[in-house]
Amino acid sequence: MSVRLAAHIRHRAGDFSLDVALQAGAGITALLGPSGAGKTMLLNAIAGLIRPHEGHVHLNGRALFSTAEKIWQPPEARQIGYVFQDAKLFPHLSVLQNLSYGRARASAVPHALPFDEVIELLALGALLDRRPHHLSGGEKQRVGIGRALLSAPHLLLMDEPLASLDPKRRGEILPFLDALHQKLKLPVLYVTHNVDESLRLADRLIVMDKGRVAAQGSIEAVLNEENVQSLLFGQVGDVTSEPVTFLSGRCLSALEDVAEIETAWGTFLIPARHIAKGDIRHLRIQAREVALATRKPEGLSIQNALKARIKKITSVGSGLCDLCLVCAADEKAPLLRARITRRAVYTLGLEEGATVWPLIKTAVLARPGPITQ
Ligand SMILES: Nc1ncnc2c1ncn2[C@@H]1O[C@H](COP(=O)(O)OP(=O)(O)OP(=O)(O)O)[C@@H](O)[C@H]1O
Repeated sequence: MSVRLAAHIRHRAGDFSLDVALQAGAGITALLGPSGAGKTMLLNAIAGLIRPHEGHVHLNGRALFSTAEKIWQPPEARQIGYVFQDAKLFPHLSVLQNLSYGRARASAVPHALPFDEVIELLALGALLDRRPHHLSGGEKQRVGIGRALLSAPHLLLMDEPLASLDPKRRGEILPFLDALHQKLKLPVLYVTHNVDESLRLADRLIVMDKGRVAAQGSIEAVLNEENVQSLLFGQVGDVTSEPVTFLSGRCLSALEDVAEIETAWGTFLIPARHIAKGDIRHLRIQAREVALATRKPEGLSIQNALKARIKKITSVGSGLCDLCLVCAADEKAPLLRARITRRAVYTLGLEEGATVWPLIKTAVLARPGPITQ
């Protein structure tokens, strides 16, 4: 990763303290974390909307803020685009005027995206004469994103841009974000509560908790960490929260409606359209969706059969057990989690160290949507 944004923010507000160091290159870095973790405060500090007590923000090598160097650039001098949860458009201005507002300030900047390109990218052409109160939530968000892009930013901050939208509208706007992802060579910090959204859009993840970074790195590395799963999905080892395995892989071949994805656990067949050879997919496998066989199965509709060794069996109550499985072909692959009944463990004579064949139905690997690189 070639670093574009390097920041260290130390800030206190009331009882809350933020102390976060991060780096980001071009592409989308998703910021995940429980409510109150400090995600918005971090974006506000990078944008210059709050003045941190200590730290620095360097963008493309330029200091925007540094307590050591006594530098403070105001928000309007930072060349940072900010997309808020609600688009915050000027209600008395048309879409065109709202878009032009961001552009006016940046018109002299050589790397500014051409107006027509932004209009096309976000399909805003038919909306230009309308006022914001005649736009749907998704359309408003597209205008908000367009306005941020037209300000010729070197960094795009997006604070839960889809959170105020219902699932249908969210589905409508995601392809636009996909297109942005492919087209722009900008670093984007993207705050979301939605893990599937980050699987679809992000290249890297930063998980925050109580004002600190709990984990950062690739999607597969971060989301398989137990402390991250506890933070995002609830306590691991408890019947009420179910472990998940995340596997990232590249598409080896795409037939009409199934694709082969090569992961550390081997090749998976997944149902997929709109996927091309070379695309990256992140598979999310819920523990209860994994069945186990003690012998290599034959004559099954399930096509994703793998070979594994049982590392650990934990009883989680309500007659259920969680099993941690090591990939037989690659010990460094993420652990695969399976949840089966205690009765099945007993009947099959499963114990730690034993070999099993996990079975995962192709149909459950349908989500989430495609991302392309
Ligand atoms: N001006 C302030 N004075 C005191 N506390 C503040 C102030 N601003 C934010 N906080 C506190 O700082 C913490 C972090 O807030 P922040 O909005 O950054 O969290 P978040 O991770 O974005 O949460 P959410 O996901 O709910 O939007 C919260 O506990 C919040 O109450």
